[in-house]
Amino acid sequence: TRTSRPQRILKAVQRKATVGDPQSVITAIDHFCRHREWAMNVGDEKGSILDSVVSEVSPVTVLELGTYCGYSTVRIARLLPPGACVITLEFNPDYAAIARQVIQWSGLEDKVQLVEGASGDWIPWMKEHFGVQAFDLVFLDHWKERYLPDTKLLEECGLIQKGTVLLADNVICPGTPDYLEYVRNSPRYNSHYYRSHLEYTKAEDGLEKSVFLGY
Ligand SMILES: Cc1ncnc2c1ncn2[C@@H]1O[C@H](/C=C/CNC(=O)c2cc(-c3ccc(F)cc3)cc(O)c2O)C[C@H]1O
Ligand SMILES: [Mg+2]
Repeated sequence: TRTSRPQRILKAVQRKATVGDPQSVITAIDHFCRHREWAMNVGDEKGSILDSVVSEVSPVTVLELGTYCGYSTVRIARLLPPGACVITLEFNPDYAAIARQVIQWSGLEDKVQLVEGASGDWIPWMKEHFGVQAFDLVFLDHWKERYLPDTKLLEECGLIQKGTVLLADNVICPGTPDYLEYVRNSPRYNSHYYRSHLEYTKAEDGLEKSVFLGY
């Protein structure tokens, strides 16, 4: 049977990228998705904004919701200092299998904990299972209707504390209206919209950065 798009993305990485060189993995995926087949990676333009937020926060523990092929996992992990790590949740086993190989090709497996499962099932276990106190940075890029319930769940589980930064992809396209309304109107968040474009296209999209101000 035909290969899947994630499998074709992995092939492009194995053909064009250098093992142990995260930037070459990012470049290979962006080239493939711009010139061969579009895919829902955060992409190069929004990826640069993600990079600047990661550098500014210099997080020790990062949570990523929605690994897909691991493109943004690699973007985040390549900027983390020794001892810092990103826990990334992916409930599709085929995507998780591809992402593991992409992360391995980039040589960043020591900075990444890929967990196969649904965010709603795993968030309550983060403290106990991974010894996480609170997340310094959360990158939301999974199902758009899960952004708000998972944010509330993270709050309830004490995994969001004063200073935690939430960075949400696709707040315009496909859009996350209930999440946006929540973080922009809540007195407990300071929100900023980074205007950009939907990956590999001219359509508008952007990232919303929301800093938790504490209770
Ligand atoms: C609840 C939960 N737990 C764990 N993993 C979860 C999960 N919900 C989804 N996931 C996993 O994240 C990934 C899903 C991401 C959803 N992202 C999207 O649907 C998405 C869609 C578009 C888009 C824009 C315009 C168009 F015309 C078409 C598509 C662009 C993007 O950047 C996206 O992230 C893969 C999935 O298995
Ligand atoms: Mg996205």
